[in-house]
Amino acid sequence: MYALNEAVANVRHQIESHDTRFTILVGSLGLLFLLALALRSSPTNQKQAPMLSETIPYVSNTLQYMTNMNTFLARTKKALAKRNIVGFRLGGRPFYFLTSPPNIQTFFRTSPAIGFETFILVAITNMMGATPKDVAKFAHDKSGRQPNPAPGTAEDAKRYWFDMQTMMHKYLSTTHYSDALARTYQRFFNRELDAYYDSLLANSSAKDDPEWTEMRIIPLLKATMAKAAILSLQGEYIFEVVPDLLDRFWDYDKVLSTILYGPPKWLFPGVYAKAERFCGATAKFHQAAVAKFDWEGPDREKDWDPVLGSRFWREFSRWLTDCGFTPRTCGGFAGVTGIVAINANTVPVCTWAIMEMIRGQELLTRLRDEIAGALVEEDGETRFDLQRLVNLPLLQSVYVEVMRLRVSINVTREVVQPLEVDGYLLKPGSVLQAPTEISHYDEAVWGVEGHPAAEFWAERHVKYVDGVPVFEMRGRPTDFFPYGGGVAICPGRHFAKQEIMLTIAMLASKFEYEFVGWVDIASGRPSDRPPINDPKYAGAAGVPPDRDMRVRVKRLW
Ligand code: HEM
Repeated sequence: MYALNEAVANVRHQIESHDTRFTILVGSLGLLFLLALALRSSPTNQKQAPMLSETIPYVSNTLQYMTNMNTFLARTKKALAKRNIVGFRLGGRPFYFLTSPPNIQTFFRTSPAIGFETFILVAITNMMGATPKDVAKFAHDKSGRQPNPAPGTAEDAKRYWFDMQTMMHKYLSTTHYSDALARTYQRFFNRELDAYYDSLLANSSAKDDPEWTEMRIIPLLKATMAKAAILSLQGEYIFEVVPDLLDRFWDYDKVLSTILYGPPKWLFPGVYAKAERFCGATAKFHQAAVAKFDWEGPDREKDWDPVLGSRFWREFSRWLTDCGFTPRTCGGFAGVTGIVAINANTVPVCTWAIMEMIRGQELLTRLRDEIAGALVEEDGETRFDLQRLVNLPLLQSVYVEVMRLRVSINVTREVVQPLEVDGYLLKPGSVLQAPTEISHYDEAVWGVEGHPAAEFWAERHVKYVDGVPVFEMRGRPTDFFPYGGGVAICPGRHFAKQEIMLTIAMLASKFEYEFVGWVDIASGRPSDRPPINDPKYAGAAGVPPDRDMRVRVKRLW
């Protein structure tokens, strides 16, 4: 009884303190109990996978999963120390967390027993706010993502999943187009950095040394990196149509993990208002840009144009329009498949990389030395040779370390036919999740004496052959999957890697830094400790630091 009273008091506290994910759960509790009863009354003689313990059956794990993923992951980490699969029920539905190379291989395998469309539908519905009629178009397409439509589906029916996948693969994942995106990003990022630094200098009150100014790392990257990435993917015109786009996006980013659950609108008007402020604006952009672009003109096949940006965005926008989706649905795609996909992970990951580099001045010096070999002067411009840059051993090692430690995504699949995993037969309707945070922090895989897996160590993936540094990732691909895997693997992964390396390289070589101190983000006051992963982002995306860094900075070129 005490436990129940405590739980009720906790519920009240969470609601009063506006913990949104907690409140979603409260709205679902009635349904949950009904489902729990139904599950209890359906006996099974199947060998059950081990289940995560819980204080209040069918309730506690669900509560914790939805309100405190950080603690939930810490508990499952312990359970998975002795086994490679652990189950729990969420809203009555069986969920399984998987780890170990064989299980991860099964998870990413192309198999008729495993699907992933359900979860993309959830994102299209809740995060993008697509209209129900448009969501139904995707939901009714059962033809799959393979070139041949799945057996039993009409040959001539519109293939939404396959078309989308083909377009993403062709215009994002192939070398020509990811290189083109990276080249454009480099140009815009350099321009945005110059503009940011110039405006800091112009507003600086410290005139004793006119070349030095002070700044914080998080706002720097949220402004310059995000703007350069959007300009590269979607062009310049979007900022004409929506001048305060960045502000709308970062405001929406804060509620992403809440809106993903589709909480009741009447309980969460603020969350939906932020989503509408963002996706409503991107809908306006989509309509205006598709109308403005000259579809018969010379820009149609260019790698970049000012109105619709990259070739990917041009083709994708045309496809969305040709599918007859409403402007609001198209705006949801422009916001989420475009701006969220391109920024929500890369910006926090780079924020960590830059902080590690500045706080370890020796690392900064070594990176600068290495990166110097990839700097070229061309037509009076300083730029990086991409091919050379992405092969630098220390830079690659830093990239893998920040991705390993700062990407926390529960990659998700659904069992659609009975599936054997780790000796257990899982029923259709079960949800499988591979949390990166468990595999990426596995001490047995990543740990080295003096450098535990949980610690950033720039050299973890560098080995020396006859004194020459060579990049060699310590873990296997089944231990490291920040981009997911298999047929649904992130189509933006090649560009993301180039973008992250370019950002680190540009900031390492372009400025001189002096560390000033850590900053408490909420109050803006000095903090007495360095950052840790912000627990609010666990399991959902790139995890930003929970403290900012203040530095003095001087431009070198
Ligand atoms: C550090 C950066 C990034 C990380 C960690 C990341 C991670 C992921 C993950 C885990 C998935 C799901 C894969 C699966 O289910 O197996 C995904 C999907 C996706 N990503 Fe990324 N991503 C990143 C950057 C990007 C960028 C830069 C773009 C665009 C240029 C992008 C576009 C997408 C798209 C469009 C999908 C959905 C694909 C589909 O529906 O099949 N991502 N990403």
